[in-house]
Amino acid sequence: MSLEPTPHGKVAVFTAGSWGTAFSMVLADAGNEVAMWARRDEVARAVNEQHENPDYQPGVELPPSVSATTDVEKALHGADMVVLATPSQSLRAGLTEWAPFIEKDAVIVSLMKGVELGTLERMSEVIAQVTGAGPERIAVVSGPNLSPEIARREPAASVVACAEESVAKLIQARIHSPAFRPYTSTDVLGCELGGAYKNVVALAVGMAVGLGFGDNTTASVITRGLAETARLATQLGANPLTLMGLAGLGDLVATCSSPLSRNRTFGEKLGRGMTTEEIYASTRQVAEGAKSCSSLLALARSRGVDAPIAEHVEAVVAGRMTAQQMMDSFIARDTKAEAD
Ligand SMILES: NC(=O)c1ccc[n+]([C@@H]2O[C@H](COP(=O)([O-])OP(=O)(O)OC[C@H]3O[C@@H](n4cnc5c(N)ncnc54)[C@H](O)[C@@H]3O)[C@@H](O)[C@H]2O)c1
Ligand SMILES: O=P(O)(O)OC[C@H](O)CO
Repeated sequence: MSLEPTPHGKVAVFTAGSWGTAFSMVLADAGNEVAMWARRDEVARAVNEQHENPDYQPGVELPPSVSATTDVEKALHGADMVVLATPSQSLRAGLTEWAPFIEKDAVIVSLMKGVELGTLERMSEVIAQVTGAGPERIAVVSGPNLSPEIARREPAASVVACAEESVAKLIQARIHSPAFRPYTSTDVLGCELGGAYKNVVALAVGMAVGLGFGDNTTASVITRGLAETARLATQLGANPLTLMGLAGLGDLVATCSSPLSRNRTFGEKLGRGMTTEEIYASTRQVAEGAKSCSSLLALARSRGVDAPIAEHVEAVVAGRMTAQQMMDSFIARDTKAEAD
């Protein structure tokens, strides 16, 4: 099976979380038949019987072409596109169970924005290892796409990146809906790094907000965050222009500015003095940066790249530093040229 050029094929979405559910709506609006895989039976039942996912997108009516199942084989049967939206640290274990049922030649699309702890691998790398798929079958969709806004069908753009441009174009055609405008790219690494790093920067911005600081502070952190992201990503081989685009600057601005962002909210709670453990206990949704700050910092260190924001955010999340100490330390660092 290879990817159909027309949006009439079946897409399997793993799993039925906030983004998986909102992206299923995009896929359905673009003309696809969508089967979401849910871990819990009550979620699948609510999707099929009430056309709603009350746990992750409450109050949102799902299109009739979106269904859900807890049966992996059923979700994947006949799907020429498989979309993955789990917490990044859970992908390897989940995909290992799902991979045997993925149709031969199906394209695998990552929506995830994290880097695996320990291996320091990006999600596309984990997908390649677990499924054996080549780069022409692995793509990434990343951009300023806060799921509650997408679920309300507010206009938004994004990037679909695949090493094989013709495949990126096929996916673009399959996900272009009346409210969702995808651009293509072949820079998978740049899109993934932009998506993962903005979460770490959003944690720092959230901390500044939680401490009561205003727009000068947040703009300063956002801008230096972009410089830090670009420094690491280009060192790893990304196109610097990718970081100036939707999957870089675009997502950074959306995530750092929006109270809807789980990462910014997590940072805000740290800034107000909550501990990481207290914050984890207060929400069931994933804030990828709280884990990826460690893997991105390790990645930067392994390449000799200066990453002060990741370094400080990691220390606050680990409880070795307060948010106020982080801000003080940012200002006190050795002065240097902006371009360095
Ligand atoms: N929500 C957004 O606005 C948004 C937008 C773009 C990208 N993303 C990215 O998408 C990914 C998923 O985020 P989300 O917002 O959907 O998270 P979420 O917390 O809302 O949902 C996570 C989903 O994964 C499932 N899950 C949790 N642990 C699992 C495990 N061990 N094995 C299998 N499934 C598991 C949950 O049941 C749930 O369905 C993240 O990498 C996130 O950065 C999210
Ligand atoms: O809610 P967040 O912080 O995970 O951000 C969601 C998306 O990645 C925004 O593009």
